[in-house]
Amino acid sequence: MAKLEIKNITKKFGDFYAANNISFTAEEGEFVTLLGPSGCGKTSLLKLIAGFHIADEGEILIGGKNVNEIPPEKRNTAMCFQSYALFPHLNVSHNICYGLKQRKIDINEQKQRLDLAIKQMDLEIHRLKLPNELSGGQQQRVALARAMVTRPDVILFDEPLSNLDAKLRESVRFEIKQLSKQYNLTSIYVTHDQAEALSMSDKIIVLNKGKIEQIGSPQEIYHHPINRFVADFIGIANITEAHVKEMENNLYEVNSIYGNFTVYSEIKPQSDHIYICFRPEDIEIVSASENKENMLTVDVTHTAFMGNITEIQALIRKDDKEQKLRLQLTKFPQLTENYQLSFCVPRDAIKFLESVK
Ligand SMILES: Nc1ncnc2c1ncn2[C@@H]1O[C@H](COP(=O)(O)OP(=O)(O)OP(=O)(O)O)[C@@H](O)[C@H]1O
Repeated sequence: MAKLEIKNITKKFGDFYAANNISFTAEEGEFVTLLGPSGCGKTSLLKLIAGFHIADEGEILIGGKNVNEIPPEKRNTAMCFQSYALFPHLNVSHNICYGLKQRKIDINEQKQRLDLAIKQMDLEIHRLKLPNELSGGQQQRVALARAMVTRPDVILFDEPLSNLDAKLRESVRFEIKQLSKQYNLTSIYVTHDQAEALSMSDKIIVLNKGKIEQIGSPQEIYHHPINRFVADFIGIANITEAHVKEMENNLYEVNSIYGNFTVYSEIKPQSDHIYICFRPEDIEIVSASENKENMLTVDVTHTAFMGNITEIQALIRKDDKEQKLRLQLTKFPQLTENYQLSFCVPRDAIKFLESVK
């Protein structure tokens, strides 16, 4: 039985759907991320799970039990916010213990859980400080400790890292993941940051305008996006229309403005006129004089050295049309005098997206 089950949840504000027939599950100990652009309904879903919003339709089950009618304080969920929401007049220890006192947990048990959380979150020297005497990162760790000590059935994270600087964000990201695995916490994590989603999640739910676009592991979402929205929102994708003809053994002949490709795909195209994409890093550089399968020659318009990679913007021209491409190389490219670059796209790097309507 899944720890958390969301069944056909719909929530409207006036005529606006913040959640439109949403269904997904989170297994015990699973780290599930709700990913999507601003306003797509991520926080609304968290609030529905926590009980701060009531769904218009659908069911929420925690541990197999329908919690639709159960008020927030009686649901065993804990929420960890972006703004920390620490009590300004309570020191670190009292902030962390707050939920335990409310739940009337035995005092010795409270002390044990507090000491463990203080140690894990590296807050020993800050135990007696007030929140305004802490940095943003330290406050975040207190907020995390406070949520985790209650050992909730489901822990809900609302963009908890968005106020931290890039370096700290990375280290707290690993801490959250490690702690949630250590305590087998069922976690629902909201972010619009794809790197966070890819690096932390067991499962990603991509949301757009209150609806689910795709559910899958980080690898599935990145390597097999099902449509243009997902391909474009997670990572960078070169997307174009194409006509597809099946040949044999999962091989397809694909004709697009990028060129004619031979594609290997175990996933069948939805029709013979679809969108296709490939990732900027999936190319193999070849010399212009070679004649290879799936080879393209493009005009380079911009290069940007990023340290570990070089990003390239290019144009491809065919039949009086031109289209932009984004490429990534681990070495700075050797360009020809007229700024051209030739490369191949491997057969299995080209992905089929939705039909062209
Ligand atoms: N209480 C409310 N009353 C009316 N509209 C609301 C309410 N709460 C949220 N909305 C609307 O529902 C939509 C989804 O909001 P939500 O906060 O869930 O988005 P989000 O994906 O978390 O966005 P962000 O990443 O910007 O926080 C938004 O358009 C928002 O304006």
